[in-house]
Amino acid sequence: MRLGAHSILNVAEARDRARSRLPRGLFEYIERGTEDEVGLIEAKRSLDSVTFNPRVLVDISNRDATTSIFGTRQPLPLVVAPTAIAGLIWYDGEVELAKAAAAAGIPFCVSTQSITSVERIAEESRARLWFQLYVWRNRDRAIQLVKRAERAGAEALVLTVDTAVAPNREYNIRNGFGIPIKPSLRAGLDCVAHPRWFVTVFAKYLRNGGVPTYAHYPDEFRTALGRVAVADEISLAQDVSWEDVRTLRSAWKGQLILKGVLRADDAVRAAELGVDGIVVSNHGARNLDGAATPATCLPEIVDRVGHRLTVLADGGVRRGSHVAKYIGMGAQGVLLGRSVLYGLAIGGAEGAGAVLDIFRRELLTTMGFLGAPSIPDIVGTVVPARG
Ligand SMILES: Cc1cc2nc3c(=O)[nH]c(=O)nc-3n(C[C@H](O)[C@H](O)[C@H](O)COP(=O)(O)O)c2cc1C
Ligand SMILES: CCCCCCC(=O)C(=O)O
Repeated sequence: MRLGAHSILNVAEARDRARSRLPRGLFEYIERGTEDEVGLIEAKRSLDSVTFNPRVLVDISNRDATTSIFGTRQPLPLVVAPTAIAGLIWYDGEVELAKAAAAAGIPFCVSTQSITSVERIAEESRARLWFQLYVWRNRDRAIQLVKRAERAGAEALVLTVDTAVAPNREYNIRNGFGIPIKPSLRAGLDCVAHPRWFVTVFAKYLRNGGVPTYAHYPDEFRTALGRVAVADEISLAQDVSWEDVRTLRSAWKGQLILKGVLRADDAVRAAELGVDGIVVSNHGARNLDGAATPATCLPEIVDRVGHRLTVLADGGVRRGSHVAKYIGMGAQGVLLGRSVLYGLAIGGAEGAGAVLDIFRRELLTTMGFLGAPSIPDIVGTVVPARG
């Protein structure tokens, strides 16, 4: 696919173009890990150490990456992961991501920290939506948010369980970008130094009523300038527990998914409480530096709960072959975080769509080499990491 003057061959090229286009602080917010960033190195190493053991002499002339996730057929085993403040990467970024997901026939997961509301994304994209929840200290308000997502038509509620405390992202302190968003001189200069982004994203928001902030926070916490004033009630709760999972299970009729599970015993407990699925994830190595990687934890988890739960995975996926590795280790679907954000940064829905198309092509190529004409055939062709 052509975007501007250059074609994008792979996700790495999309990343390089995103880096030159975005303010440095915003790019680092997307790209980096925490503390010593051991987790980022480990994410790559562990996925690279998973290998393939292909079948030969299989007719692969009709390869099909269609799969079912929670009983719904979709053309690819992919989901666009929840990512905070994607609307700062491209004008109306969350709507653009949802449109790209809709065009590819895969779900888009809206983040609690989105700057566009789940209602508007639903209205403007017609995508299949999932909603990611960070539980606020005030549980009544958290449930009100869940009800909003339900009314907007979200199919699945994704409770993120791996962010009990604020991650130590030191680079965000230095570069002035972070969560919650706080204006600073350094961030301002960084923005102005990237005129293409400044004109097409920031100035466009200013012309159209101001830079939006978190869309899901209740109106009474907004200042006169529309910013969200950080208040205790809507801070992320540090006491989220299995009791919250029980409450959400009764409040939410759709699919309930826990995102950020790395232990088989937690996965078993989730299944016992009636949860429908889990995402085996270490949050893209953005939270606990040194956390185990999804590629090393997935096989045991699938072994223990694969017959009771839909097991999804994410982290470090930059190639179609990475998707095949997670699928081969038993995941039923794979979430894409940074990869689609690179596409978004360089071309909105078209750029994110180009990245999804790269995944489709690379996955079909990998399936061809594996002797796997369909998604279930991938299982059994992958040799898991040794730890
Ligand atoms: C910029 C950015 C923002 C994110 N925001 C959220 C979020 O709001 N909620 C959440 O559960 N995960 C969030 N994540 C984590 C992703 O959902 C996903 O787990 C992770 O990005 C997967 O790793 P990958 O980026 O290597 O694909 C975010 C990730 C990125 C890169
Ligand atoms: C207090 C931590 C908030 C993080 C919210 C966004 C997110 O999940 C991310 O990875 O960034």
